[in-house]
This record gives sequence, C-alpha cells and structure tokens, in this order.
Amino acid sequence: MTDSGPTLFWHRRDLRTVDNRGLDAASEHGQVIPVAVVDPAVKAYAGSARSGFYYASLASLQQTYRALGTDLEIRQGDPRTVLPELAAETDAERLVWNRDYSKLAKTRDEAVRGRLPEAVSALEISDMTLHEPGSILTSAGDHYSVFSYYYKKWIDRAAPAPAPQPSPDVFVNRQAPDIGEIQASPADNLPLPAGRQAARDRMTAFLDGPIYDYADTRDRPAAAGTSRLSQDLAFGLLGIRELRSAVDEADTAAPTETAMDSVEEYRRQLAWRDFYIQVLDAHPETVSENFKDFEHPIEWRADPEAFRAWTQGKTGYPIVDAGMRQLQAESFMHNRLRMIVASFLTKDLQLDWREGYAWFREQLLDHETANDVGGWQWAASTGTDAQPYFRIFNPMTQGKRHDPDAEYIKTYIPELQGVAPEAIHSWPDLDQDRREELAPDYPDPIVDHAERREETIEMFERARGG
Ligand SMILES: Cc1cc2nc3c(=O)[nH]c(=O)nc-3n(C[C@H](O)[C@H](O)[C@H](O)COP(=O)(O)OP(=O)(O)OC[C@H]3O[C@@H](n4cnc5c(N)ncnc54)[C@H](O)[C@@H]3O)c2cc1C
Repeated sequence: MTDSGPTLFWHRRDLRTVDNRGLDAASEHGQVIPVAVVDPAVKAYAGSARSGFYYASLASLQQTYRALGTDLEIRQGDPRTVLPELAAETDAERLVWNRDYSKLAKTRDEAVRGRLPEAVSALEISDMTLHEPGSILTSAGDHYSVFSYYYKKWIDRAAPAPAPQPSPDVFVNRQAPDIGEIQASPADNLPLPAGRQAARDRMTAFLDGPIYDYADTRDRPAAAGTSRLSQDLAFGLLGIRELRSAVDEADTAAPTETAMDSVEEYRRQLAWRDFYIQVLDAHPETVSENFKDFEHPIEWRADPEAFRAWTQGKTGYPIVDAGMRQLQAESFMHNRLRMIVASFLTKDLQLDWREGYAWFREQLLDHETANDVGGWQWAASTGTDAQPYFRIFNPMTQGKRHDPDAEYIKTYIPELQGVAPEAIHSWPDLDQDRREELAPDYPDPIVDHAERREETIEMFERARGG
C-alpha cells in the first residue's frame, strides 16, 4: 500500500465482493472506495422487473459493504460526469472497473477514461467471462464463429480460480447515503429474490441435485430443470469462476456416469455464454446488424398487430403463447421457449429479429446483450453459427416433443385448461367450430404455418440473391 490517494472501484454488472477480479486488483493499490452509478442511459432499456432487481441487488451490496466497515457510494447520473467529479472529491488516484463488451459500455468507458482528471489513472480488468474474449482464437488468429470448435478449446483450458474477497482493512472507513434516498427498493414485487445471498442459495439448490438430471430435464420446460442463474450471471451476483468451480466440485461428487454427463452439459451452456460474449466483443455492431452478409435486405414485414399478438401471447399457437405469457408473468422464459417464440416471430410472422430483441431486452430479468443478440440472430438465421434458414421450427411439433402432456402450456394458458394435449398440439389444424367448442376464449391461429414456412424460405433465398 504505497499510494496516498484512494482507489475508486466502480461496480457495474458485478454486484458482489467475492470472486470480483477488478475489486481484488483495486485492493492491491491501497485504500478502496466502492462506487456504483445508476445510469439513466442503461435504465432506459430496462422494464420494471429488471430495474427493481438491480436496485434490490445494489441495496444488498451496500449492506455487504457496511458489514465490512465501509459503504457503497451510490450516485445517479451519467458516469462520464459523475465519476470524474467523485474522483476529484475523494482525491482518488485511480479508477478501476471490470470490462464490459457491448458497444454502449465500451463507448461509455472510453469516454469516462478520457474525462478523468489527469492525476487519476484508469484500470480495466477482465472478469465477466471464464476465458477473456480474444484469448481463444482460430489458427488464423480470428475469434471463433462456430461454437463446437470454440468449445473444444474452451473445455480443454484450465479454469481460473475464483478471486478472493479483499480483506476488510483495504476499504476506506466511511459512510455514504443509503440507497433508499435514491430509490426505494421494491423487494416485495420481484419475480425472484435479489441480492448475493439469494443467488448463492439458487446456485447451491441447483448443484445439490438438479444438475445431475440436467441433460434429461433441460429441454422439458414443465420440469423446470435448469439452474435459473441467468440473472445472477447477468448482474454479476455470482462470479463465473466461483460458479465454474462449484460445478467442477459437483462433477467430482457425481454419483453416476449419467450424472457426470449432465454436469458436462451444464458446463457447455456456460461456454455458450463465453462464446457469445467473444462474438459481441469482436463484432459490437451485431447488436443492431445481421452478423451474416446478405446480398439484398431481408424483406421483413411491418405488422404491428401481429407483433402485439405475439407480445401478448395471443397468436393461437399454444406453445408460443405459453412462452410469451411466462415472460409476461415471470420476466423469464425457458430456453426452449425462447428458441420457439423467436423462430415464430421471425419465420412465421416474418418480423425483424430486432423487434423481438427489443421486447426481450425490456422484459427479461436476465437480459444480457451478448446472449440476447446471439439467441435472436441464431433463431433468425442471420447470426454466427445460426439455425439454417430452411430449417424452420414447426411450433406444433415443438410443443408435442417438449411439452407432450401440455403441462407447461396449461400453466400459462388457463383458457386451455380442460383441453386434451392432442387437441392443444394440433390447435391450428382443428376446424374453427371445434376450436370454438373446446376453448371459446382462446384465439384462432393468426397465420398458417405451412404457408408462411414456404414464403419464408423464398424470402431468405431472395435475400441471398438466389
Ligand atoms: C432468443 C433468445 C434470447 C436469449 N436471451 C438471453 C439473455 O438475454 N440473457 C441470457 O442470459 N440468456 C439468454 N438466452 C439464453 C438462454 O435462453 C438463457 O440463458 C437461459 O434460458 C437462462 O436460464 P437458466 O439460467 O435456467 O439456464 P441454464 O440452462 O441453467 O444455463 C446456465 C447458464 O448458461 C448460460 N446459457 C444457457 N444457455 C445459453 C445460451 N443459449 N446462450 C448463452 N448462454 C447460455 C446462461 O448464463 C445460463 O444462466 C437467450 C436465448 C434465446 C434463444
């Protein structure tokens, strides 16, 4: 501890003190003041569930710091002005943060760096991924655009160990205004409990048993067999090294070969997260542009009514509507459903994936730019390693395969409560009188899947110049 002025550590999507590499690095330079900035530019994209979860998680981080004998300084405003001011106010020598990879974050961070007083240095640390974007490259030195090749290298790499929580005596002993003075934390209304402890509890509950059945249950939405940790990773309530190390321990304790395969399948999903982050890092423009080049623009439709029906879960395709209603009710949607509804929006309704992405960005608690864009561009056949444009999900077949008893569908669509699964899975093919008789309050299909499928293939062939 040789420096005289304190180091500011800026929390962003890393709302924890454990396994936080930036915070650990900051603590090597002397006394630390932790800070968070509530940025209206980021808030503008978040619906009420995500904002609420963020505030409640910030409140919990503030409590953690208070227990360590310091406090979290929470400011509101544009970090480009707030942070240089705070650095001057506290005579800070250094500002440290963990790297983020979206275009918005990169532009903001560069501007913050440029506006700091001359005496204040900026230090950016890699924390968000298990393996830093750019550290796993093809033999030509490029980022990977095919997941299976990326994964082979990813899984062979030793996973870095979690970073320790800094000792309490590195923190400046001080008090800061309570988060309640900025924003009342709506902890009662949240779809899931927020904060670090809740995230740890979710992780432990999953690794204590459900992970061993993951390979079998992950594609059955009614089984709810996935970890539900996506918002915890998106907000950084859990460190990725911390999670990976706990997963590796679960692997060691796995009771059977099948259980070990399930753990492997789970690890693979964590690799998808790293994969999409390295794609976004290499191609930040893909947040709004197709990853793939097309000879001509794709002729997406303009159809606000169809888009509204999709958002409200009223398309007359039960599996699609159940997914969209789960999103409405829980600010979450199971992965299989995300694939189905994204395919339906782009291939059946022929609407631009960017419309769907914007809706998800607002509605999802776990919105994470890289994964959200990656998922949408995959489904739209515009992305890296995407679904081929001619392989179009049939929503009826998807429903039958992944929710055979229509258990998931009935959870979210009360209108179909008394209807037999066979009728639910063939709803669009039933004649109208039959539908009227079975569930008068549930809508008729808004499009014909077979017709739209043919049209969509032609639409893509035209865009490809065929
Ligand atoms: C159109 C679309 C949009 C998506 N938007 C997001 C998003 O905004 N945020 C987000 O975290 N995930 C997104 N995903 C990926 C995936 O659906 C969610 O990560 C998953 O459903 C979260 O539930 P879970 O934590 O129970 O997943 P689990 O199955 O338990 O997976 C564990 C973790 O692995 C990661 N992961 C799992 N699947 C994927 C995947 N396909 N791509 C990248 N990472 C993955 C997530 O961090 C997840 O928490 C999207 C997928 C699609 C098809």
